[in-house]
Amino acid sequence: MTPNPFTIHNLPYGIVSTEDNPRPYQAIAYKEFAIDVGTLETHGVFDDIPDYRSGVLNKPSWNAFASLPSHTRLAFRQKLKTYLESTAPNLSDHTIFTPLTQCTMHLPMHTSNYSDFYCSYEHAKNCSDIFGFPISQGWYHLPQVYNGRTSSLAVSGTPITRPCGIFPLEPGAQPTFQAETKLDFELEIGVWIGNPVPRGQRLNVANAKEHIFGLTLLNDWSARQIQFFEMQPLGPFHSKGSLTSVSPWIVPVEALEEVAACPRSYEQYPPVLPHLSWPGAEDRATWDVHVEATLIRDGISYTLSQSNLNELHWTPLQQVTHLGSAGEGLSAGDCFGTGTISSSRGNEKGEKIGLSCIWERQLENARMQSLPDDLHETLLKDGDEVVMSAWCKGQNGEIVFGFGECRGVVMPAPELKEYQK
Ligand SMILES: O=C(O)/C=C/C(=O)CC(=O)CC(=O)O
Ligand SMILES: [Ca+2]
Ligand SMILES: [Mg+2]
Repeated sequence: MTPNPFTIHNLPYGIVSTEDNPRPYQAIAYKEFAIDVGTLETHGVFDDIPDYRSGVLNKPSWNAFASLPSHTRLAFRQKLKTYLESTAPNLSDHTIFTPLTQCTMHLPMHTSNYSDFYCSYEHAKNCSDIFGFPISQGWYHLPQVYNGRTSSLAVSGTPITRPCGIFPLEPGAQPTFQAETKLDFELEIGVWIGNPVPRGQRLNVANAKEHIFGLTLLNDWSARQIQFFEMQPLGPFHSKGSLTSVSPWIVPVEALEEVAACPRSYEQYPPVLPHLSWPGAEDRATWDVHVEATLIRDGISYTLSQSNLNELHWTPLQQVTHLGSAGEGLSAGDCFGTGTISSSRGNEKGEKIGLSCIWERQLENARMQSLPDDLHETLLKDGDEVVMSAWCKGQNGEIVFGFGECRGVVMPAPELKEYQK
């Protein structure tokens, strides 16, 4: 049985509504329940928190709360833990605790800016090999990133309608406007900004953590035919713009302290510039988050990928530092994807289980026997569902908490005849 991801060690932030309470409100997941924290506030549970502002728990998003200083958010979390652990609250009090099965989930924050990184060495190397180019020089000096479409963000469960765009069916053929024939997923983590950075100021990697509110799963649905026809030289646009799915519960950055970890198994080379260099030992420079993607096709589950956030070449803390380093500022609710979390790991048969999109599996020795034979040719078919999950484990491999799920089903492209006339 899958363990419950929402243990006392997690307490993630979400926005829910129910049939009885259709106005979206702020909730925290605990065991099988969503806790209405706005109501808890009226019971005095969060009284006497330094630098707290009342009203931040009465909104349809977590932005105002996320903007509070990190010590205030930590004190809030401690008060909530004390309430749940010491006062043995009545979980059948439905004014506070609603079964998660009765909740409709919404995007947890209002987002002004969405960007997506390209920071897995394995992914960059495989994409470069497919196109026969070396990884660019810049990739080794900075975490490469493009600005995506904020409007693509959608909460887990939102179906993806197969995107349409302009591309040739075969190399050299006449490009036409048509439904994507190579739809892919990308397994990523979403990073959500809390405490803002004003325009003109910049971060150092050593204090970047204070500006992160928390993490979710993120699926950067990718239309590969559209992408590789449109991408040079300005970057991806429609290929990534139709949908970016995120899991509904933001795992607090404070919860991740338990799984602070060393990044990758090698040192970054050439040496990174001072503002991106983690001071001292790297043992708390990233987080140990096991990530996984599953394909459900015709009722059968296939493991697509297993990887870990700590295997990225550039860490989320280096990414957030780079994101604001030109002095453009960061706002509460801004979100970025870490980039596809591909890794070089093998499964017990030596197959590349760490590849976190299907596109990379066209390379020699990159297929897995356990996946459908034609997957690397067809990529995702209509009706396929991609389910992502993430888990944080303790020293003995026991699960401490999880991220929940990020799901999406592929729906057929719309009828295009009228548009193509
Ligand atoms: O340059 C390529 O061949 C591929 C780039 C991407 O797919 C962009 C992207 O989303 C990067 C990532 O997720 O790591
Ligand atoms: Ca991506
Ligand atoms: Mg309320």
